[in-house]
Amino acid sequence: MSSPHQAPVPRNAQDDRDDLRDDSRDDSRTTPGPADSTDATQQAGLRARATVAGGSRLVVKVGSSSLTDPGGLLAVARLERLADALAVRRSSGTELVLVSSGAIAAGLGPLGMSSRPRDLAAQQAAASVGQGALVAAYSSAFGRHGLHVGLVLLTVDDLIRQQHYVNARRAVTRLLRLGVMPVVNENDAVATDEMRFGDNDRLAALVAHLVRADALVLLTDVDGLYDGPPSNPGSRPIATVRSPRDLEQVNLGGVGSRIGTGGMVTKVEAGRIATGAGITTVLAHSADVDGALAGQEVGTVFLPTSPRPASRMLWLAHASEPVGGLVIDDGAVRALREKGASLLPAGVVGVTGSFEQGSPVEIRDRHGRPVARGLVTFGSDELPRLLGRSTRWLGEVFGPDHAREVVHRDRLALLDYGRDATPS
Ligand SMILES: Nc1ncnc2c1ncn2[C@@H]1O[C@H](COP(=O)(O)OP(=O)(O)O)[C@@H](O)[C@H]1O
Ligand SMILES: N[C@@H](CCC(=O)OP(=O)(O)O)C(=O)O
Repeated sequence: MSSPHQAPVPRNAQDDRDDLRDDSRDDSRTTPGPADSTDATQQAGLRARATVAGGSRLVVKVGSSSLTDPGGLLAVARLERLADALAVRRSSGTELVLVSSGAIAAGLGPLGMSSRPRDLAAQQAAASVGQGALVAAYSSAFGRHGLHVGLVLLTVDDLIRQQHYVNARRAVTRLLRLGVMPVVNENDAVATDEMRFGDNDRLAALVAHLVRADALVLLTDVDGLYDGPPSNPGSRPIATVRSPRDLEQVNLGGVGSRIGTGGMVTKVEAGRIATGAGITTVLAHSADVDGALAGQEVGTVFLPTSPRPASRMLWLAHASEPVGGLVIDDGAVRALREKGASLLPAGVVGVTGSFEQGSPVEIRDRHGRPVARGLVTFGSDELPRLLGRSTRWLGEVFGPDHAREVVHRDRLALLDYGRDATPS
């Protein structure tokens, strides 16, 4: 176990555990980062880590960079070490869900691709080939411990449509009850540029919410969050993140590994989503999986920031990239915020961007302040002629199909609007 407030030096995914204790490391990195300065913070961090150690249901996410080598083949030894650690924890009675990236990366080698392709169809093909290799490797690695693997490939739709959401939760929880190790990934072979998570960090946070996990563990190729790019010798490790405010001075601009997606930005976002849903999150190097699961002071712990919200629309508030926007009047702001109403065409005064029916949009007031996000019922081509109209009028003129809300309340997540933003 590392000593309090002392996070190990960054290393890449090729390193083995002994490198962690390399005496030649830069001492400046052992200086605690900005959010670590008090005993109270450390104690809070330890308490949060205890929920990982004692949790009865955990979600563990591992990134592509930890599972594949630069040649685009699976790093089987590393994958087996991960499976060993999870199987040991599973044998103590903890239910584990593994969210594993690596499908696209693992497909590169077999398809003779030298780097991650940019075009969607090539990514889909790589994922299709790589996902098979990935699940075969997991089946064999967990099979050594007598565990079966159940593959669950999710699309964005599975986490936003109510029936799909309930279905996904039922599938994963039944696997857990049957003693199977669920391995979750995005269904990259059919994901589109518009509707995909892309990185698996936010997906993992939403899966943690889906299965009501006690904690989320994000495993990657760097040993925690730093206050600047880890390649910069002056960057200091951050052992504990108490709230998003602790991250205001943190430079997340560094790109991720060549093979992964999203870098630290999406991991921090995942931490924000999960902790906002009451779920402790630990970010650690994949080689530190044992320590992270045991609640040791490895990597960075993100403390829960609020009690768990029930909304399945959590993803909309945090994880979607709105493709367009709606401007609404003050009456509509009040209806959404105070009455939990759906957004009707009568309250919409403007449309921005170009989007299709079912797309995520940002809903703003007349002053440009974000009010909510939602999945829109009409495309941007159709909306302008509907604005300001009553649903009854729309039904009479355009037919019953148009007598609908622009965003149904079941497909809407309110944002933090702020006290000073109440419309007059
Ligand atoms: N402030 C920071 N602290 C830690 N890592 C950072 C930071 N900024 C950028 N990074 C980079 O994020 C990378 C991890 O992201 P990524 O490559 O997407 O991993 P994965 O494949 O595990 O999801 C690290 O290799 C690191 O270089
Ligand atoms: N679903 C994708 C994840 C893409 C990805 O690179 O994610 P990550 O390594 O977690 O940043 C895959 O399996 O390739």
